[in-house]
Amino acid sequence: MEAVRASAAWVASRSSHVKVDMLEVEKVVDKIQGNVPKVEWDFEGIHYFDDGPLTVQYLFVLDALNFCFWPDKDLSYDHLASGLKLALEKDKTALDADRLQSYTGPQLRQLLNWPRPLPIEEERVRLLHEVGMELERSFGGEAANLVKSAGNSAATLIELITRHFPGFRDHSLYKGHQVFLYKRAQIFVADLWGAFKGQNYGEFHDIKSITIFADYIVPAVLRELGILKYGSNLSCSIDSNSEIVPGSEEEVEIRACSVYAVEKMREFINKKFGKQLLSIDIDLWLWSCGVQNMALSHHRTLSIYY
Ligand SMILES: Nc1nc2c(c(CN[C@H]3C=C[C@H](O)[C@@H]3O)cn2[C@@H]2O[C@H](COP(=O)(O)O)[C@@H](O)[C@H]2O)c(=O)[nH]1
Repeated sequence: MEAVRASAAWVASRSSHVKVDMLEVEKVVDKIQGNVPKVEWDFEGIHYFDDGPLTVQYLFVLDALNFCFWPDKDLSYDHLASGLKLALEKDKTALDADRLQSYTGPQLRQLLNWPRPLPIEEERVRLLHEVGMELERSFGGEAANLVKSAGNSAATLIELITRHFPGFRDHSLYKGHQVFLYKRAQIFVADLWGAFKGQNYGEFHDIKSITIFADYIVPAVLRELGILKYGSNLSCSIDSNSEIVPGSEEEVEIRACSVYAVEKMREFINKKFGKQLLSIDIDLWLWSCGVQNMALSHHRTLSIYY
């Protein structure tokens, strides 16, 4: 994940719409005395888990569709996670590779028990087909085989996912440079690690290489904490719920500066308090704060990546 870390730092050093306020990073770290509150994976109790390969299939499909809920004000990540869980509990074959390749938009809605079209529904369907097809072609239809072939390395798994599944190639161009954020590929690794508690399909010797997952919730929390400072035009756009164009400098800066800020937070915690924290743990803490604060305004970008 060096590419994510390095390209996020590259953007942060040239950023003009978003600034990372290092003093505030230090203040936040001091305030919590280097102790990031521990948030349990699945603190919401909404995910499918059976300790076996079907859980891996579930998490992979979940993270293939884990993006852009905000255009429907009643829809959230929870609906996706619990909808897929219910679907699997009703029918264990619902996420089989051949089934994934044949879902239509209305069938996906039905699977998730959602009464109207999902945001960017055609893309969600296309991505489901892509996942089903490539799992079948290269991994015997099972996401568990994809995970096994990574040999307990998070970095290798992310490389495999982004090589085989174009929908997971979350990258942009910024001032002529390619910037990698790989939000959904990284969150899949984190979900395996969290669900299987670092064992079995969740055992990765290099889990510390993962960064945070640059979505639309964590940046809003970092802004609220004073760690991210937005220029006045960007502030106005976000506070008035205007859409931010995907791939725009503003959008890339928001996401990359969020990754960079949390890496700095980790460094401060290590330097001052001698603790080696994982970005995953900081991410889940920040994200859980964000989803519980309904008043937080977040940036709105139509994207399949987050
Ligand atoms: N950075 C980060 N972003 C995350 C998650 C998760 C869920 N992780 C699960 C794993 C274990 C836990 O128990 C969680 O349930 C979703 N998201 C993103 O949030 C947005 C959805 O927001 P809203 O519209 O309000 O539902 C959307 O971009 C989605 O992709 C996370 O952990 N970190």
